[in-house]
Amino acid sequence: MAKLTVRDLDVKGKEVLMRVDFNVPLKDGEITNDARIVAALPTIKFLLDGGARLVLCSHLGRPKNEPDPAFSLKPVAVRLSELLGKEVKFVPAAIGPEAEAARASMKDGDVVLLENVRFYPGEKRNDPEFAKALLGNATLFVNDAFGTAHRAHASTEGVTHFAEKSAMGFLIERELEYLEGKLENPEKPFVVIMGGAKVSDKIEVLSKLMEKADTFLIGGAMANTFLAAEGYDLGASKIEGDKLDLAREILANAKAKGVKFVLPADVRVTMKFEDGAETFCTAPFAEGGKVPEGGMAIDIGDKAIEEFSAIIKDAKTVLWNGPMGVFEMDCFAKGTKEIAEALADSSAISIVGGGDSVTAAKKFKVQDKLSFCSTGGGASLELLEGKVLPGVGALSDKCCCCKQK
Ligand SMILES: Nc1ncnc2c1ncn2[C@@H]1O[C@H](COP(=O)(O)OP(=O)(O)OP(=O)(O)O)[C@@H](O)[C@H]1O
Ligand SMILES: O=C(O)[C@H](O)COP(=O)(O)O
Ligand SMILES: [Mg+2]
Repeated sequence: MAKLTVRDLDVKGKEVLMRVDFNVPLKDGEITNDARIVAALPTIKFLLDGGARLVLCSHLGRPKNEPDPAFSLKPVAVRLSELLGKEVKFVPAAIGPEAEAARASMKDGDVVLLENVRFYPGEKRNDPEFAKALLGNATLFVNDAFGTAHRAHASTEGVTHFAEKSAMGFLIERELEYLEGKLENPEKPFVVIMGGAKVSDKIEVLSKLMEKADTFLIGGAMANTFLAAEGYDLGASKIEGDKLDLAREILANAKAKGVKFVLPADVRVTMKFEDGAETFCTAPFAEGGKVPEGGMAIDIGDKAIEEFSAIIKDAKTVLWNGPMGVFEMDCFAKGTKEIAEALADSSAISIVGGGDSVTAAKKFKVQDKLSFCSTGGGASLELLEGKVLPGVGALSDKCCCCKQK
């Protein structure tokens, strides 16, 4: 059933809790890509213009369920304030007396940003008490955090059980419209490129995606786990040791289904994880290549870049989530840059999803040549799987009796 959207709410004079995904990349306290903040602006402006008293909440990174200044949303409040051209009061707590006082003093058209919801153990546990406290006196809830809509957490799912009405914002609406439309029956060959660092989060999704995709190109830390599962020597690379059996299962599954599952033929190695470090490519693994002792696979190798690019050239649809290497440092960025460029040059429908992947697309100036940049990485993959995202499924159904207008 269709879900309520912000257009269906009468927000004038009401306190509205809005979940956004302000999980933006930070370097030395500076935001390196504000795309996720910019993407939330239409809904924020719409609610403020409608006279709401707007309380924004988000997570940032993966703190250990307790306050950690490295994951504070304070710099985000500053940036949001600049983008909106109006004061955004930052509240250094998400619940409790300080948050309550700040919320009680709001006037219509005011906006505050609460501190990182993941500073509280109740968030990821989806604890009803935490959800209730977070909702506070707000009766309306708006979710526009597409990037986190695949998580059933207190601020995405839990709060909907206590709000009178829960609606989606324009960002979620736009993402669903595009992604559901393009990914339900993707034009073939359909290539999924996966990389990045969240291996255990995303490895399970791979088997399910085999029903839809013809080819998988695997890079980043994700590839290390598969290469290790194949028995190759990966030195000191980032590997998820407890996922090796699962990786083998996925490889066998792909073979049985006739799905092309392409691991990097070679990898780029560094002996030191630092900016400006020297790197070299291994020989192809099939020819006895290996990562030397103490070395780290930090990017896909030159032969892998060549093979991946050729496959991208012939694709009709490509979904890319997860950088091919640690692209944040120029010395480890070649694979991600060249794959981004191959995608930009291809005539395929190209969808890039994920906070860091979109940051990479922007860094390598290919963003405008892609068909769609999604703010969600894991979320877009789960959508492709055909799942109802918990943050969307929990919103109020649209029906004549629950419409306010
Ligand atoms: N070989 C590697 N070793 C270690 N880290 C890697 C490697 N390759 C990529 N990474 C890191 O992966 C991170 C991004 O992974 P991530 O899975 O978060 O992608 P994403 O596009 O942000 O998706 P999501 O939105 O789901 O988080 C980057 O910060 C990058 O440095
Ligand atoms: O960057 C993301 O994919 C979202 O913000 C969700 O973050 P998470 O994977 O830490 O839940
Ligand atoms: Mg990320």
